[in-house]
Amino acid sequence: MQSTDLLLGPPPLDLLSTASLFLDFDGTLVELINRPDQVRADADLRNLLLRLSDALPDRVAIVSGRSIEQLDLMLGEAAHHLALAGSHGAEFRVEGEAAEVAIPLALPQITAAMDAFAATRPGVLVERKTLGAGLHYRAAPEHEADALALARALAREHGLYLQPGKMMAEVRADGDKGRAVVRLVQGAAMAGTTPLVFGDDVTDEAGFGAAAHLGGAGVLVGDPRETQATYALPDVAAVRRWLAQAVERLS
Ligand SMILES: O=P(O)(O)OC[C@H]1O[C@H](O[C@H]2O[C@H](CO)[C@@H](O)[C@H](O)[C@H]2O)[C@H](O)[C@@H](O)[C@@H]1O
Repeated sequence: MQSTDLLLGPPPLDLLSTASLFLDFDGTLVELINRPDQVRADADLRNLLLRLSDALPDRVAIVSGRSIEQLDLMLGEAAHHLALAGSHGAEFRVEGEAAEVAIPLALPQITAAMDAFAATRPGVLVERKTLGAGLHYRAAPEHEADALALARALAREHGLYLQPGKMMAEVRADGDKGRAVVRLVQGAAMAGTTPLVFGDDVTDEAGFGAAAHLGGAGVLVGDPRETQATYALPDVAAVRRWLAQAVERLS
């Protein structure tokens, strides 16, 4: 791991020419907001992703904690031009082919327990996902400790994963962004490329580590922290600027 006081710089623009690109979604391509259900990719972002997929055919992937169903809703048509690894690397859709997934049997019970918790705590939201459920407290941070305790207890009771996130905690099926990067980069379309992984959250660290192991690099988005990334960009706007400049060089 790099140390937090080692300030990382932006990736060189020419890295994109030999790269396969792995992009996290929330906090990397779109700003974080209080309501996860209201996030949508704006027209600029959709166009940028289409330009990237034209310049790097089958070499651009979204690797997200969101489910593929959510990514389809938020990205619209652009989602069908990209490889997708959803649910923190537990779900895949590549070249239009979706891999089968095993939905946790306890998901209805978990969601019901979270609903009951949120019902008495204004501002707390429950997010329904294909392979898990999330408790969000961005609008009611005073409930953080109780939300984390409930998510931890539910994960333990049902043999699932506790996934802490930014102002949320999720109970979910097994999945790992590092394994997702390895799996995608082994596909024919990405053969011979080096992975370049952009992300802001703790689950992106596995992707950064996998990228470095494969001769590529991670790009941490946001404030400095302990990280396996090699490069950093300060925010969503800087990521979009970097991608636009890098793809411009390819054309
Ligand atoms: O891997 P990602 O694509 O970054 O997804 C991680 C989680 O992102 C979402 O939560 C975050 O964004 C929300 C909307 O801006 C925000 O309200 C929340 O506080 C953030 O943690 C998403 O809702 C989760 O399902 C993803 O796992």
